Amino acid sequence: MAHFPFKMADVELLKTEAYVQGTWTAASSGKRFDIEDPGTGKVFASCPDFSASDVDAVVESSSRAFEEFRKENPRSRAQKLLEWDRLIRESKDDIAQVLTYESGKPLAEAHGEIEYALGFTWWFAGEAERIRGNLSIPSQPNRRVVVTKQPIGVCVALVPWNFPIAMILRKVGAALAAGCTIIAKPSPETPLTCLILANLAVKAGFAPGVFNVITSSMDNTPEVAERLCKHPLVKKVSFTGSTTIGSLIAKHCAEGLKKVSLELGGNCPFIVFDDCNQEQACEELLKLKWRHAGQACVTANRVYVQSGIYEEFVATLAKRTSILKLGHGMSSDTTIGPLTTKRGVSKAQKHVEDAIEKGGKVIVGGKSGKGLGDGFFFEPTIIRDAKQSMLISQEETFAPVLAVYRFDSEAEVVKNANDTSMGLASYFFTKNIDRAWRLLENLEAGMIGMNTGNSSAAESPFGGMKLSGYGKESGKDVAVEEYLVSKTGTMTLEGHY
Ligand SMILES: O=CCCC(=O)O
Repeated sequence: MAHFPFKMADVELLKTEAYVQGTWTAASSGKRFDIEDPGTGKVFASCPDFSASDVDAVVESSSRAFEEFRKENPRSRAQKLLEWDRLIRESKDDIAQVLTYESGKPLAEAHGEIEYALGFTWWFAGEAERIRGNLSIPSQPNRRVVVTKQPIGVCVALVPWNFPIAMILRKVGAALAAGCTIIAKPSPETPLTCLILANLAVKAGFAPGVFNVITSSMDNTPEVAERLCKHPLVKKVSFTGSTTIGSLIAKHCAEGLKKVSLELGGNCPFIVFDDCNQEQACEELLKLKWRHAGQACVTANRVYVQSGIYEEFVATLAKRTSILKLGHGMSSDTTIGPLTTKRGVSKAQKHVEDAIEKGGKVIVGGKSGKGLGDGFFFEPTIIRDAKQSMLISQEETFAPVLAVYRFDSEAEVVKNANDTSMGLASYFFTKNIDRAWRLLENLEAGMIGMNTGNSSAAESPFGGMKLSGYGKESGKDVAVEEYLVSKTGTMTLEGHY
């Protein structure tokens, strides 16, 4: 048995093989890849390195399982989802530790992610029994038209490393509620929690092949993803990650006309008007921005503050940020953890240097976390006097770097907020109700936070517009719909009608 740097109450929970057709499985090559602790940079586990040649057998397993699972009644699917929910909750202390080691996020945040993620199992258990078709009388009066909904078939979830539990449960929960089988391919950085979820899914009663998990290294991931997307038996792919990779996934899927949903990059604006509740705006911004060290697609990348309160707001922000404690996620006094990847540190550095060159002033942080060992640390950083011409305005930073811009009018800030190819989330804080309605309509984003920095919830549709992708996850009807096909039946009636 592997020796991990943490103690688990249930030592059988964490497996380090892929999970296929009810069996813990190695790659056919026998090769494995390493998993690093971002808080130390040290390898603490490894997983099988699947390649494209391993994919067909996995898809075939999911396809066989689908032939049975599609016939299972919705109440039974709901009961299994609820049991899965219960088992995950029961093991949450163990799961949170593994999540902290693979992602770097502080233990309290790991618990927060599990709580958020369990919203999805709970929600989709309810949705399973509420899938509805409809019946109508068409223009020809001797006919009746019925629309019935059926599970689409074998699905694939390509999942990122920033919220490896929540993103799995958001996709897999919806697929299982719909009656689909699903193959999850977690990110090479964070496969372990996904394997724990598979272990618990079996205990919850899902049959072999209903939920398969394959793991692969950074090198093999592109070919594995391509093979999954192009496999004729795969009918739907759900991807969360960067816009660059998302557009590649869409291309792979286009060939076979696969249904796809894409949750891509953010570069989200956060707008603070003079008339807002400043305490509320500041509090919400701090929670949103420093969540997982700025590595959320919905995080605030660009903060626009109106001139009248700019100095005061920036000073409060700086004061409250400078007390954050950067450290390993398992240390009890850590309030902000490392980045999950080394390349994240380089990108943060590049954005800070570019901002300084273009006239921005670093008022908190600005450097990688020296003195903290070999972990992937970057100080929580605030740059004031930011400008639209900076790199940070054009690209998602995905790091604990916050750029603050000054603005005067509503028209000016709407123009600048929308001046991005992305359209995932936008946030604004104001007490003016007319302005709130205008902003809701004029901001180009799939999710608008109005006097809140958090609109992510199992019961609300999640998804963007523009280059932030398409398709909705979570929320009533829309999320499960992504995993269904509609069939229209038309019947001619004879006799009196
Ligand atoms: O980073 C993407 C997901 C974040 C969320 O679900 O709030």
